[in-house]
Amino acid sequence: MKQALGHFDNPVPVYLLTGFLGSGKTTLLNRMLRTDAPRTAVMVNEFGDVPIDNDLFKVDGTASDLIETSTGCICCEPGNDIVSTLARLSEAMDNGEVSAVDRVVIETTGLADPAPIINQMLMSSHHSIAGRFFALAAVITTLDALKGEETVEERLLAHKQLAFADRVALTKADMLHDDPAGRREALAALVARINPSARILDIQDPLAQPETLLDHGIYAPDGRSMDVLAWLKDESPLAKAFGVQAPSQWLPGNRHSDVYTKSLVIEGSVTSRQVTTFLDILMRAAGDRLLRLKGLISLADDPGRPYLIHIVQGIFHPPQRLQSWPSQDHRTRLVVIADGIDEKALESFLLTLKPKKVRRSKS
Ligand SMILES: Nc1nc2c(ncn2[C@@H]2O[C@H](COP(=O)(O)OP(=O)(O)OP(=O)(O)O)[C@@H](O)[C@H]2O)c(=O)[nH]1
Repeated sequence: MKQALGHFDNPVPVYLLTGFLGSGKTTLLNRMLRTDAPRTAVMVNEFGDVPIDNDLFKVDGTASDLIETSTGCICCEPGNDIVSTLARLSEAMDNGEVSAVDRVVIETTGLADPAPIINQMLMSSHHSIAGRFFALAAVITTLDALKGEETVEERLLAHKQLAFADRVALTKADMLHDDPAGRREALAALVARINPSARILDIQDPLAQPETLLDHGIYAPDGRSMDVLAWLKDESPLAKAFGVQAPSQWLPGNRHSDVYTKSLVIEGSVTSRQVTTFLDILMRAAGDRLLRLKGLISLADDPGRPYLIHIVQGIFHPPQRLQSWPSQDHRTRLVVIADGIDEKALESFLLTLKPKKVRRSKS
């Protein structure tokens, strides 16, 4: 039987979930995918060339589907295949490979500029599948209470992610120890200055339920700041055809070319002492130039229970010992996004994490 698709009059709402590196997008998305949530197609951009992100989604056991999109350069080509992925989703629903979904959530990478994605969705013609059956409903931006303020002030990219938002999901406010009330006020003032129409919801607040974040409307750029309108205009095909250059995503001192990704994959297990020393040296040497590190590590004491680590702009978040591997891939995997760290030095350092040799007793 054919699945009911969204329709021109009643399109499937598409939510864009954006926010800077490590600001809590995946954590929030997992909360949105509770078992009783509406059926959701989730589109994620894989982070670096080593798959970790997909393993961190708890799509299994919910009524949702995970659809991977690939984007090319993490910094430059964030929106390229969103529209064609929506077309593929629509086809898969149409021929019954995927059951009909109630909504689509697109999680961008933390380094994605939302402007081209939003522009593509808004510009999709009613003759295209994306334009006929799907509509951009809202942009939700995660704002990290620990690092958000300085990131938005220093990086145009983070500024844009905030400026385009309908809703700002304030994350990690539970980790504020120094003058939490003052920091919250400063964050509210930042949002009010850059995007006065956005609604801020603290994800710790019981009222910040997925339904409140994802209430259905249609995204409208009208009434937004002049900057937002200009950024969308810069993305128009005409502007591109005439070679209008989008402004650099990085404010002075943060040149785009200094940001890169490195990955490490290891067969075999390492000891927790090795990992502690490795991370200690890395964090001391790199500080907040270590924009992001995430890893699933096979520890020698119990290789069946991987160790999940997150570092965000130099802050080590409480690691987790998982009960089991999230997928069939049991290799240790690390992905690092660095800003201005010597690339060769980082590459050589990553290779110092080697599997522990298993001693064989002589027979
Ligand atoms: N205490 C606390 N930790 C949080 C919160 N939100 C996210 N985290 C932690 O922050 C780290 C990064 O969270 P992710 O959800 O992976 O962030 P992300 O934005 O998806 O990361 P990228 O995809 O790398 O950009 C993890 O260690 C999370 O557990 C929060 O509200 N409170």
